[in-house]
Amino acid sequence: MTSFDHRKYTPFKPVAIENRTWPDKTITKAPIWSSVDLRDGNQALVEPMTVEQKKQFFALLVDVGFKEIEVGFPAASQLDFDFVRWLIEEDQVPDDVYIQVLTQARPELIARTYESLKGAKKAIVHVYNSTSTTQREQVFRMDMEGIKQIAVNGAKCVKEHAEKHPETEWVFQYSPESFTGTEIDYAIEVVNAVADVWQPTPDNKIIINLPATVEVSTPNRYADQIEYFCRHVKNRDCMFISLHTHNDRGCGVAAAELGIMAGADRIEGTLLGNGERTGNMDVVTMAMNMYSQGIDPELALGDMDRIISVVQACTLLQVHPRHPYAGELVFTAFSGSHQDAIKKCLANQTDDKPWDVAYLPIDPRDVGRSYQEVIRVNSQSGKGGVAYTLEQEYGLALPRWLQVEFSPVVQRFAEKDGGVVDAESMKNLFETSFMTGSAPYKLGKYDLTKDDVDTVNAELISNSTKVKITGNGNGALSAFSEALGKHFNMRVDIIQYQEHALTVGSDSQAIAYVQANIEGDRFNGVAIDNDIVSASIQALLATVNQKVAENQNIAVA
Ligand SMILES: CC(=O)SCCNC(=O)CCNC(=O)[C@H](O)C(C)(C)COP(=O)(O)OP(=O)(O)OC[C@H]1O[C@@H](n2cnc3c(N)ncnc32)[C@H](O)[C@@H]1OP(=O)(O)O
Ligand SMILES: CC(C)C(=O)C(=O)O
Repeated sequence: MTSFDHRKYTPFKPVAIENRTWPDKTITKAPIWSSVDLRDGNQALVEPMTVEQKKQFFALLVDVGFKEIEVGFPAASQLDFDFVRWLIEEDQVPDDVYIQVLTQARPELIARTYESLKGAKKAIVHVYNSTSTTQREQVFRMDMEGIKQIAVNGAKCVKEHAEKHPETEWVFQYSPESFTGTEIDYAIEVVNAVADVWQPTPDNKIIINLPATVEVSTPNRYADQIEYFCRHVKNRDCMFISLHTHNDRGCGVAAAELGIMAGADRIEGTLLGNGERTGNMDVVTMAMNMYSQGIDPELALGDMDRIISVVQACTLLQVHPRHPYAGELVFTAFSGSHQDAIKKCLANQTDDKPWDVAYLPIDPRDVGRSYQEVIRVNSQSGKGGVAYTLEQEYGLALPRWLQVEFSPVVQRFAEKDGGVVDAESMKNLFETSFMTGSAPYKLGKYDLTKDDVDTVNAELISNSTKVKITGNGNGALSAFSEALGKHFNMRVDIIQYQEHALTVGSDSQAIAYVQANIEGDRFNGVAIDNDIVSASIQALLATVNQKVAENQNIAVA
């Protein structure tokens, strides 16, 4: 029997707030970022990171530009303790970076935490205890006063230890853990009591971190909690208000964004969102969201492939192919109308213009991706994608009329093959379909006489047999078309013609595209040659070869 029954759940009780201001705000600058990859991210892993992995991850976080990095829970494990010692003893922490460590509000754990931090230049000591109704009643079995005392005693203990080590620049951080499940006025009361112990000033602020330890509401309700908190907490100007959201409802980033609009200064999260359960707030997504709005996120996320590679190597978790900004497929269009729009917009986009490309919120090159991977062709694709690929990879700028002819050929192939048609397969298809100028007949020697009319005399070679053909016309192509028509006794009318120099592969070759109506049927021929006239007449011969092969029921090549 299924127990799927919504009646067992209680809706979230929103904070009563009037005249909220956050809905009219916009984010205009980067918050203070704190990475919790090495702590919250790490504690959620099947296999927690080794010291080596932590070292590699820390180097990445520094390079990305985090100035506050929670490096572990040193009182909880020897590995975390040793890692903190290594950072300090081996002088691995840049002068402008604060290492941050987490501890429960328990004296013995706080003492051990300070032991790990001996000799640190700058450190944030982050102490927490849960204040939520559920945890008070069921985990701690304490009343509100008892829980507040845990926080106050923890704060005192943190302060006393710090005073014994004035050589370190200390910053204190307190989290009323499970803030979103805590009565808001009580959360404020606890934070006020902690702040009374720490006595912050506007020049010596503390960090108050308001975690959505579990995401329990829509992000607007979280923003209401943050705005209410900022309005009612004492000495707001003496604190950095920090947010630490999780993604249980899939809105971790949205909650953090609205929370910033509601007055917060600082954001804790992880690169690509690893963390407890459904993960921590994803810093890459939030920072790139800002970037795409023209705001400097103050994090260097341009080498996305390095970020992905380090995160995957250290967490042993794969990045989803559709992960915002980072996934393998997020800049790739398969569907025909998307490809068509992207191709047209990219053709208009120049470096001096604001980015304005349909379906691509940012320029893939900004995160180290190339345009080559933007368009990938499968059975959902149209002519735009096919044309884009051939042009990017081989310099073939197919005229529109040929794109229309070639696209169904690729589509039939994709349907049969069932997957992505790579550039090489596409080129092979293109060659077998249109570059048919060598069989059954191949162009031998030819000469062209220019007079009132142009005259062509040419040899056609088939199975080492040579035939001579001759024709007149207004230009080489029309003379050759008459010659072919007379020889094969068929009417050959040129409908379309285009040529261009090849820019990929060779700087001296030209390509000609011809469409001809032969006895009422349309054929397309393409040829490449060093000489444009030769390319043109071979392209025309390619169309005739297709007709001849059709008549003889043989394959062209
Ligand atoms: C939301 C978060 O992510 S918070 C961070 C969570 N991360 C971790 O817990 C990872 C590292 N933690 C650990 O390895 C262990 O919890 C340790 C080593 C720190 C402590 O282990 P233990 O001493 O066995 O205690 P444990 O964590 O199970 O906590 C249980 C006791 O601590 C109390 N406690 C829990 N959290 C806190 C806290 N923040 N402040 C004060 N006391 C606390 C509990 O009420 C409980 O008390 P009881 O023994 O009287 O019932
Ligand atoms: C310790 C706190 C900040 C935490 O990790 C959480 O609430 O998720």
